Amino acid sequence: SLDDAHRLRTLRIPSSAHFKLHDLEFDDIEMSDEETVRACLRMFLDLDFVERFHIDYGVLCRWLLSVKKNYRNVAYHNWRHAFNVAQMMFAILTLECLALIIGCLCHDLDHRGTNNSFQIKASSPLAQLYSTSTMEHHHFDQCLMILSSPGNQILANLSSEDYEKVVKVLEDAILSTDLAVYFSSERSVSVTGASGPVSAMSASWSSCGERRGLLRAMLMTACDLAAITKPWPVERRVAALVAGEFFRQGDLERQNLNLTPIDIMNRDKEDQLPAMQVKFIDTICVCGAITRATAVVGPREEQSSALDRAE
Ligand SMILES: CCCCn1ccc(=O)c2c(N)nc(-c3ccccc3)cc21
Ligand SMILES: [Zn+2]
Repeated sequence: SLDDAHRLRTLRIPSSAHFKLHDLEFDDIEMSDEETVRACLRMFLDLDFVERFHIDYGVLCRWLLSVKKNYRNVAYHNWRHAFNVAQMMFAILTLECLALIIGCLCHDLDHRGTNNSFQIKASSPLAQLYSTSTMEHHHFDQCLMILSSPGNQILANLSSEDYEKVVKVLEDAILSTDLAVYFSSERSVSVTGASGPVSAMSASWSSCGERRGLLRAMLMTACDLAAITKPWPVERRVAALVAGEFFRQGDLERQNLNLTPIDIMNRDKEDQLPAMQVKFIDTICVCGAITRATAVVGPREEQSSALDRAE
């Protein structure tokens, strides 16, 4: 009712710590209905939704009360269930967003301007350490090194459980920026357990974590390649920077390894850069996105050749 919304609007909203909203073992049993609504307001405020989306606070109060009112008093599918789902999403998103932003900032740490296949061809020290996703494993190592360096421990006050979750998401996120991983069929959502086909229900449950991992990987790749989607002046500038780095690697392959570089790294083929751009967009950005979005893995040979071009 109007007075409920008005009353709610004037109430002080305790912190998310007060409501334990970041707790994955959250229990609402001790909370009154009004407190659950105030906890929802806290989630909206902490996620900065009110400011960012210019949500009228009074309207938000009334909307929350209307949503609560439109749940029936049934045993399970009631307001409390909806509130618990929202709290779990809040707890997961805030922790995973922290990990994904840290992951983006750290995902190419100490890059040498040469890709994984160069490390292998040059038998670099990093290739001795990591035979697959060589650079991405190094970026993850560097990320952990900085996070654990004195004076840099931004995660020092996380619970050990939350710290472990963030590190696991960080590892997934950074390793998934290897385009070879992006196209590998191993990342597709598999519904066949180790012991053969599993029931649809447990399959969907078992792939839930896989689906979240796949979504994180897709988000990382989309952000990593995002320059290709930007206005022409930006995309053109980035293409030139990428090509410059590719051509330098090609020079190193010729001079140090006595190898003929692939076309995208061969500065003798610089005139083909526009065509290479089109091919990169069509094969990696469009085809890859469609393939991943449907979680259907196209024929490996098509992807690996596309991947070679991208590498
Ligand atoms: C290291 C991987 C970089 C991937 N990448 C990310 C964002 C981009 O915008 C672009 C781009 N515009 N062009 C290329 C490209 C350049 C020469 C030949 C083939 C592709 C790559 C690229
Ligand atoms: Zn990158």
